[in-house]
Amino acid sequence: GTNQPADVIQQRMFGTGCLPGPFQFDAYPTCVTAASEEDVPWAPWTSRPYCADNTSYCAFTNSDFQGPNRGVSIIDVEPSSIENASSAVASIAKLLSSPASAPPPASADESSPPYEMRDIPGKGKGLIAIRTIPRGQVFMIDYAALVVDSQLPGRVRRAQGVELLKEAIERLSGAEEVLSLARSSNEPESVSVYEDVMKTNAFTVEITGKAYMALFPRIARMNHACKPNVITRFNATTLSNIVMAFRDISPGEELSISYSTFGLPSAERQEKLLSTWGFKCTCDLCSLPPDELAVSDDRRTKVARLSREVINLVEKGGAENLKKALELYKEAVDAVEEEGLVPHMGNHYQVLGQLWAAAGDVERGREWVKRAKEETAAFEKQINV
Ligand SMILES: C[S@@+](CC[C@H](N)C(=O)[O-])C[C@H]1O[C@@H](n2cnc3c(N)ncnc32)[C@H](O)[C@@H]1O
Repeated sequence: GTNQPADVIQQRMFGTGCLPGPFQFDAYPTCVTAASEEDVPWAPWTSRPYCADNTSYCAFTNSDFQGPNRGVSIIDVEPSSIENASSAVASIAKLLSSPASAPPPASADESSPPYEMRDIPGKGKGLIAIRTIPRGQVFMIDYAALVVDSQLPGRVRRAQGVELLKEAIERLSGAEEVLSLARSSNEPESVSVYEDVMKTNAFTVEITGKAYMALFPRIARMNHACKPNVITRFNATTLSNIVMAFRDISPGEELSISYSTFGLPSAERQEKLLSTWGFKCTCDLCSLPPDELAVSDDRRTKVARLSREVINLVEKGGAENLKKALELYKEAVDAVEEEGLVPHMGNHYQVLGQLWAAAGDVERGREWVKRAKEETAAFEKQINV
């Protein structure tokens, strides 16, 4: 913007997140009242990057990304040059410098979302559908507010990591919403609110071939289910996740995503969720009576075993092995369908088609590939890209 009163710009750029920076004698104050882009020597960041002493890590913030009460911060090693294409910092800087060049990932009518946030017994808050959401419909698009190098915890002292997180979060115009995601109860005092926000809400994403922990404030309100009714799809170029219904969702149902490896039997997934996320899962599937849970576990174990066998057989090759692989794969696909493990069967039908073609029955292969295309198209017809 040009010629706006400094206080208006100050408010827009820094919201409530402008805190005194670290004690330093050199040039730039942490809070600036720049009148234009040219006056910001660290553009596209809206404040001077905060760098932790004796580490190569800095927090880079653009407090305007995606409008007021949002913004994005990246904690990463400083790129040697902004041209360094393999750096997420450079890639995000590019996105911020020319946002118009990145097309919107999809559209979702967000004026009246089909869900609202409510208290969920035993799980804190969660999102509940207030209208029917048809399978495949994109009903939310969420942008990363925090992106943190997954290696950070192992590479800096804890106090420095917390300081980087604190600066990264406090400088966002949406700092308040991000901080509200911290667990309110029974956390040992030794865990800071900044660490807790990351630990209980961030997901792993890949940007320019490197692993990051990313926080999506709206998605973060969805609880985990081992048989979720919602899936997300990340776009590293726009830092966005499109969120869509895995199956038809009725009003009153809680929206759920999977935080963990898909398809694991109950004991394994419970252990994994406890060790990585720190909670005991009380989703619908985990709360089934033991005999029903055993049926689900058997199916999941069977799918895993059959998949391994199919891969082995296909690797060995030969007409006999391929035929056997086809039989086992069909069995696996039936179990996948019964267990409701995928949003649509397109990918599985595609594999079946390829297996038939490889086994010499090209006609049958074509039929499966055609069915695969129909399944995929039917699921994705709701996405308006
Ligand atoms: C990403 S947050 C989800 C939103 C959170 N309930 C809130 O109030 O903001 C993850 C936290 O929600 C709770 N949670 C999520 N899924 C759960 C589940 N299936 N069973 C029990 N607790 C769950 C856990 O406390 C977990 O640390």
